[in-house]
Amino acid sequence: MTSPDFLDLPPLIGAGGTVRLPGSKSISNRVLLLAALSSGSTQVTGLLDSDDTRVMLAALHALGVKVEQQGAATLVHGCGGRFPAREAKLFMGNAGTAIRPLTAALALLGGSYALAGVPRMHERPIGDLVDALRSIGCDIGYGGQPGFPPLNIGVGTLRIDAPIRVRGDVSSQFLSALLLALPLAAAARDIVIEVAGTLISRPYVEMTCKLLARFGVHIEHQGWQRFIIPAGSRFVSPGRIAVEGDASSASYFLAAGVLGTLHGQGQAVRVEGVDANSIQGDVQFARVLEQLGARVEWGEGFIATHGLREGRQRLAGGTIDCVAIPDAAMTLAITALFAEAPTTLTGIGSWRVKETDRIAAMAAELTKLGAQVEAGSDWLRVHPLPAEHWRSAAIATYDDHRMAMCFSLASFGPADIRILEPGCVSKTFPSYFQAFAAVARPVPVIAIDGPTASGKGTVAAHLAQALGFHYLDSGVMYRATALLAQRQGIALDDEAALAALARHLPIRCEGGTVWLGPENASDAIRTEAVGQAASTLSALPAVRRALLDLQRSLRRAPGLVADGRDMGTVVFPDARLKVFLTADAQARAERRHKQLISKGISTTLTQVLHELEQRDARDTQRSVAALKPAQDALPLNTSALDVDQTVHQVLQWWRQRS
Ligand SMILES: O=C(O)C1=C[C@@H](OP(=O)(O)O)[C@@H](O)[C@H](O)C1
Ligand SMILES: C=C(OP(=O)(O)O)C(=O)O
Repeated sequence: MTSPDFLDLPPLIGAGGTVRLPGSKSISNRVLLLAALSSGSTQVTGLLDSDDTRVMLAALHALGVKVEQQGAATLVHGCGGRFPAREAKLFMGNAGTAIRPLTAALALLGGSYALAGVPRMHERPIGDLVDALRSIGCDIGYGGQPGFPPLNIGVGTLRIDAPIRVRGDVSSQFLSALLLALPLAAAARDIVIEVAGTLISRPYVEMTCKLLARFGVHIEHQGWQRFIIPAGSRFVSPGRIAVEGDASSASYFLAAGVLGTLHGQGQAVRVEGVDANSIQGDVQFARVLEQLGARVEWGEGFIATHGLREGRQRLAGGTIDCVAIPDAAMTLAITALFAEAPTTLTGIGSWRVKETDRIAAMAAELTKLGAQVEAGSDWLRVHPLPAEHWRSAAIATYDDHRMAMCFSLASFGPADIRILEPGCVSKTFPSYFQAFAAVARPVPVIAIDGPTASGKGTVAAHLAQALGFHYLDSGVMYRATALLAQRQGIALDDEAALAALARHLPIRCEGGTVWLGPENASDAIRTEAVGQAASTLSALPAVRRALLDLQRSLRRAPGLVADGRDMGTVVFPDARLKVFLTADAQARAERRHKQLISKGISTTLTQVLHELEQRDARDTQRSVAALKPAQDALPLNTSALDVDQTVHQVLQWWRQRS
């Protein structure tokens, strides 16, 4: 399946609803490996299906482990501590939770194994784990840069007569890998592991110990520096095991339940599949939100956020030690944009060696949005971003699922957010953007389309005023382009030059006034000649594309009423209400005639009717964005209605939808 190059997110005004979380990546890959190494079969429910678990499953398959799908459950037939295949080439993608424990297990068992991954995997350190394994006689060679994958594993001669030392300050996965694999060598003796340096990401090691216990291996540890795998340890299947929902994936939705209320419109967002009893450290993210002022509900099997506590307008800022929540911490870098004071994340040195250099990536992309960011080797400070400083941006994701997921939350700000290469979420949450869309409440749009002189402009302006919404008269943009083209002598068939002009249109609409740079161009754009030219150039695809971003950029809280010809079909296909206004040609000609006369422009009704019919024909027959109602538009014939009656009808429809 190919994924799109980018995804444009509509600006959001709120969020609300329930998300059933996909399974935890960290638990899924640990359970798969433990079940494979156990004696007996294990029925796993709630397993995550994503790139990282597929990599683990494919590796186990290559190693001769039988895995079957039984309805929603996965049945892993354990091979009793020995993989049937003694040689294999394994592709590890960019899954730290696959390559690290498999390296340890395969090196201890011995064989002829090659482990490689995507290019970024070959930049992620593994030297501390390899050193620890070599110190007990494992045979591991580097296929490229020393200290990094790819790796070649042979048959070593194990000597485990002293504590095994491993560094804990680069990645906790090295220690977890040893804990997950060394029971294979603990039949006859206790094995002691000592951690050198401070252990980061400690909850992941606790998770490792808890899951080992489910598979019959009870690790003893004094503090978090010394671990003992008791002699006689061996993996025994628990028979059945359920994988919790992913607590890191939960962080985006819990944040949405807070940010969604900033416009006064959001509701609770509830994530199902984790709760206070979770074995994942990232549930602490919800505690951090609580500390920062969020209202968090902890239930059985779910956590929900309900905006901010009484009396709070924004999240608090401050310094947050993130050493225990390295993954969910990324979400805090985005919520920080909406906080009342700067937020400093500390203890995030490990970000440098994850899917990308996350400190550099986060700083670069936040800066694109207009944010002020400071960064150090293991910390990041994000300053609140005032509404007027937000800039629309195309966010690069660096093949990092969490960059894509975190930055989706920026769509609660007043800018247009484009997520580049959104498919990278498949590492841990392939359906992320569908799940996000299901709880996101986009800034509402009412699209009013219709032929010339159908009254749509007047009706749309009245509606915007009645609802306190912004108003987009898209026709004005084509007219402004036509006026500038006329003045600059650009021919009406010079599509490229006209599109370039449209792309950088210096237009600003304030109330009924249209500014072109410093000039009040409200009258100049309303002449018949400009109208005719606008109609001609609006048939040019490149011009329409150039104006699309400009039109979409006007979608801002609390809402937008947009009038034009393709508002409901092309510009805002997700508009909450679409109305297609029509009126008989005769009625429209009479209205237009009256308008022109009142402006002192002399013309005849016959002349106006003739021009109007010509314009209708051009608009309905052109090949690009031809005038036609959106499939879900409500038609409204206004021949016999005045403005008030028309507005009344549309407001009635709107209330039914809100
Ligand atoms: O053990 C695990 O499952 C993980 C440990 C953490 O890595 P580090 O220990 O490298 O911080 C975390 O970032 C990663 O997503 C999963
Ligand atoms: C760091 C991560 O992944 P990995 O398991 O590959 O280390 C992550 O998912 O944020």
